[in-house]
Amino acid sequence: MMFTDELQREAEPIINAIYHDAFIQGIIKGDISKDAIRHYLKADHLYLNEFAKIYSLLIAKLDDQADIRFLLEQIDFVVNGEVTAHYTMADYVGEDYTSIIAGGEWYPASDHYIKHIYYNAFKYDDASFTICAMAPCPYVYQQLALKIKENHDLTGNPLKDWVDFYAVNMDELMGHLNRWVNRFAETTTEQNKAILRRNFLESCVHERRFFAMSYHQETWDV
Ligand SMILES: Cc1ncc(CN)c(N)n1
Repeated sequence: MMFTDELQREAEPIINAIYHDAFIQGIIKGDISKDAIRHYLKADHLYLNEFAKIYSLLIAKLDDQADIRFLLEQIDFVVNGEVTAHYTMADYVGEDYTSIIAGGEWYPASDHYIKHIYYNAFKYDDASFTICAMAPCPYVYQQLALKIKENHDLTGNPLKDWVDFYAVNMDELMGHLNRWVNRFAETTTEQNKAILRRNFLESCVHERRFFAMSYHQETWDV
């Protein structure tokens, strides 16, 4: 079993919990509150901006041209591609996307998640530590989308396109991230593998908290 297969198996209970939480159940029913979606979009727009910037930090750690090209493509996807999924949600809210995201902040759970990834980018020379903290971003959404589609016919659901986006767009990215992490895991120490594992699983928990934060529209009490 490859190292990333182990990580993904260990993440299963967390992903199942996210699936049953109120945010995803609201997506499935197509009746999630518009306030929850607004809050999610405000937070996620900023989260994705930071995600793209962190990819750019990793480029400086790389020598392999294929890896550099891959990160450049990912920056483009995060900045220009994923907004399509956001537009589906803005249509659901019935308001202009730019107006919805105005005034967003790094709300508590998203703040914690973003800083978790930055910490790894600045602490470790090898990009794999950060990649392990970033991989749940595509992985958790892909798994949720596939599970939703397996269990539900979303015909007529106003958020169907959001689910479809993550069901079809993540395969190549996950393949690349898995190969990257497995290559590093094969030659590194058990101690480093424990950090990689922890980074991956913590980010899965961050994903859960991000949805809960959006559902409850959490902000800073300051
Ligand atoms: C917080 C978060 N995690 C994951 C994704 C999916 N790339 C996202 N848009 N936002």
